[in-house]
Amino acid sequence: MFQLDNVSKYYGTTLALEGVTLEFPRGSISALIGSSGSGKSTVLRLLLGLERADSGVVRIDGVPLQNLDLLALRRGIGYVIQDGGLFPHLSAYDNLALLPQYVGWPKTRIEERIEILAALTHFPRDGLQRYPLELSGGQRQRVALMRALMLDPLALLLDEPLSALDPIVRYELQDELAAIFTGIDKTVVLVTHDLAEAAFLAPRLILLDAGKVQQSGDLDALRHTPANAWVERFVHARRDLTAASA
Ligand SMILES: Nc1ncnc2c1ncn2[C@@H]1O[C@H](COP(=O)(O)OP(=O)(O)OP(=O)(O)O)[C@@H](O)[C@H]1O
Repeated sequence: MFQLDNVSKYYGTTLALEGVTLEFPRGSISALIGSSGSGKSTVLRLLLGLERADSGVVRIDGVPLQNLDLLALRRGIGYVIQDGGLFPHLSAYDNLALLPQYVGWPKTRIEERIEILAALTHFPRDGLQRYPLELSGGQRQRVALMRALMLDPLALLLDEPLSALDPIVRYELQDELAAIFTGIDKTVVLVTHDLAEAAFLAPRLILLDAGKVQQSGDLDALRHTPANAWVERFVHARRDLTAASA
């Protein structure tokens, strides 16, 4: 569904992506992982047409992005960012209803869709009238996920959706995301720093460093046949509790 063909992207003089070629087939679930500043968010922003490639081509279903109606494209892609990106002056319900109202859905259809998504994300009904600041971080991310799914998009792009949450809520939401991903048949691209989270949620892992794809494959491939010394370091750069208490 999404294709980056030899894509490079600069911000001013900063090279964010260098000659990146990637494919995300329809219905696939992939995780982009890598160090801070490695270009992960830039990949998502290019797929949404929020940034333009300086060279190379981004294609959606084979069509170069510059030939597409970007507003229509974005309506077909759900996008969740780290802090949820909810409008603070609107209740959870109104955040969810905004886009469907804009595209002309009647009230009953909006209410039915919110009902389905609240059940899917285990969001409490009495939270719908609250403002984002009156919700917990986990509840806010549930609303952000619901909002991304409102128009039943073909794809879901998630940029560090769980990184601001405490470990217990994060663990719970990882389980819920896994259940949601298997039930919705959408192309999913998840950005995370966390290798365990990536491997739990996505069968295909893509490791980026310094704007380049270092390796892609499943966890076994990264662990047992790392493409280079950086991949090996990334995979092993975690401390277990035994070492911490020694
Ligand atoms: N709007 C911008 N203006 C200038 N430089 C930018 C901009 N956005 C990103 N960059 C730079 O481009 C590079 C890639 O950034 P990007 O946000 O894609 O990385 P990332 O892997 O998602 O990082 P993180 O994990 O920290 O979110 C970094 O060096 C970053 O500082």
